[in-house]
Amino acid sequence: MPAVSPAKDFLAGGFGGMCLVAAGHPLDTIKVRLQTQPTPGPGEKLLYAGTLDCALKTVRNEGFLGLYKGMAAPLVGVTPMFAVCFLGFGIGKKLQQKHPEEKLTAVQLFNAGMLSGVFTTAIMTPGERIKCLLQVQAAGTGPKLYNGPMDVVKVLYKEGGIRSIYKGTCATLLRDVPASGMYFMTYEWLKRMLSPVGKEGELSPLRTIVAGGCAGMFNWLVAIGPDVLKSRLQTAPEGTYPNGIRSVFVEIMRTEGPKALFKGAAPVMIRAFPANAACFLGYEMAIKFLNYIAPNL
Ligand SMILES: CC(=O)O[C@H](CC(=O)[O-])C[N+](C)(C)C
Repeated sequence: MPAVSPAKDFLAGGFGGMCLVAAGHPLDTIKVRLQTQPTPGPGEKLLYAGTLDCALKTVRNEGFLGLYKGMAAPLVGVTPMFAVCFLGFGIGKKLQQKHPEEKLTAVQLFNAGMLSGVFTTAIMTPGERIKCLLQVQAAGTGPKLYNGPMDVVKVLYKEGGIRSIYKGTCATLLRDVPASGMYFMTYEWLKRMLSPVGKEGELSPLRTIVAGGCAGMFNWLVAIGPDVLKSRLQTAPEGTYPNGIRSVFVEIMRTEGPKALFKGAAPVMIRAFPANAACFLGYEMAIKFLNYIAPNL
């Protein structure tokens, strides 16, 4: 196992995050719109019949760039978030190693990933709140309340201070702590499995794409249920859910049943592979570049 460098993990992780946003945002827009579309009244039809219908309606009504609405916030938020995410994973690995070259078990990699999930929540929660509110607003199912990411921050701050900006923190932890464990454990495990014999950790770009894409899909297998709860909570008007995520869960079970916890699963899974393949490919390329220009960093 190559020695961990926190500075390189931070920088390369940020670059990986930028690659992930560029590759995955259109499907993220579709996911949030499907997850938060209004429940139809008796005799009414759903606004979006599914992933393809949502994509076609968005392109027809808003143009191709409609799929990229709300991308400024994730780009500004995701870059530092992934920097912290890879840094947290690196620190989590370092904390469990007795010497820098020690190979970690799958459980230890999972633990390091969970620590990374805790680290990222401070950036992830407001980033997701802003992004989801803008994505839902762009769907045109309600009044126009915000003029962009900064305006969302201003309005939320006026409405309820930092507490409102950080609405959904528990839901984000519930989603990202186990999901990040799964994410990094899958990637590192596949990296070992796919490496040529005697050259552990040295992956070709194609194998990095496979390992990164699968890590993204396993991440979302764990994250999809809590993600629905989080999106509902973060986009609901103030006071809708007095007990936070618990109230959302009870309401969903009562009105829609457990199937609703998988809403938006198709676009999530379709996005997960390319977005995370791009992320890990960007990360590995950036690490190689940093090792070349600053071997002692
Ligand atoms: C929920 C989420 O952001 O997942 C990340 C991967 C993705 O598809 O965006 C991974 N991680 C939680 C580790 C940041």
